[in-house]
Amino acid sequence: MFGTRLAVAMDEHGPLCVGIDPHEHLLASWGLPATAAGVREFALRTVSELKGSVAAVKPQSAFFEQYGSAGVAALEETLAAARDAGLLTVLDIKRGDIGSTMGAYAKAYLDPASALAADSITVSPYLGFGALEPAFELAAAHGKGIFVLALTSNPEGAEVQHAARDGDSVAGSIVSRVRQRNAQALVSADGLGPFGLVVGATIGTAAQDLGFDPSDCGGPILAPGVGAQGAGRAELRAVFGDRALASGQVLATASRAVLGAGPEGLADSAAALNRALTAAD
Ligand SMILES: O=C(O)c1cc(=O)[nH]c(=O)n1[C@@H]1O[C@H](COP(=O)(O)O)[C@@H](O)[C@H]1O
Repeated sequence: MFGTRLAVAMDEHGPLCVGIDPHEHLLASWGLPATAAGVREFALRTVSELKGSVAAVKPQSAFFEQYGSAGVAALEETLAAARDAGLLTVLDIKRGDIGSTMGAYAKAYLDPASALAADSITVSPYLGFGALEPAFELAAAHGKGIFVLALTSNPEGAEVQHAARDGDSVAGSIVSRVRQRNAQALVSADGLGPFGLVVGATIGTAAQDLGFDPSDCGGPILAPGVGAQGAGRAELRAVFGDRALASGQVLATASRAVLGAGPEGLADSAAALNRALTAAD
């Protein structure tokens, strides 16, 4: 099951996930063209440099999709290379659609028969949490994981995610629904469930202010915003508290801050960030 595999990988390698976001300026600094071939080289090199040093990588689909079918083929190769390298994958696609269409997205990204299948994906619950059901079902059937956007790292997210009805915020209700989904997956009480949240490392006390604790979801928490968006260990502590950080529930993810070190510096940069995120205070 995904939660268990992720817990083992984080225990071995630390809490850092490296995002594979081949921005044009990064391609240029790596001496690569802004083409599908450049993105392919960038992503495959990232995977080979990070093999054995991080728990997971998070390819961001849009950076591949923008180059059309050749870019999508590069994403397929990247996912296969990560699998061969023993790196867990979080495919960042942020999909969410009406249930019948969601079933097709789920097949694309969670069915092992698909070349785009990853170990886990990011999904958006803003067409209604229940619309995501086909993705939960397929993930459960194949031992995959799902990260549901709850409190995103960008400031604009608050207008939707902080909205409240009958005293419960949108984000808070997502935490409850993910907890229920983990309970249905028959997760043992002390294990990490396969279904998690995305909660930005940049959100400060937003969760407390809204009256919930993201760590109650019973699964992993993907925390973007580390590095380029300004968050480090202090910000992670402010959002999640020492208990959640120590429990290995938080998978902190950084893209530009690590990728900017260039291909030769990538592994050292990831190791330094992993150390910084776990350093005693
Ligand atoms: O789901 C995500 O990964 C995500 C959610 C969120 O709330 N904020 C966020 O930045 N992300 C993604 O995390 C990555 C952050 O990249 P850096 O800011 O370069 O570390 C990008 O791929 C974003 O799309």
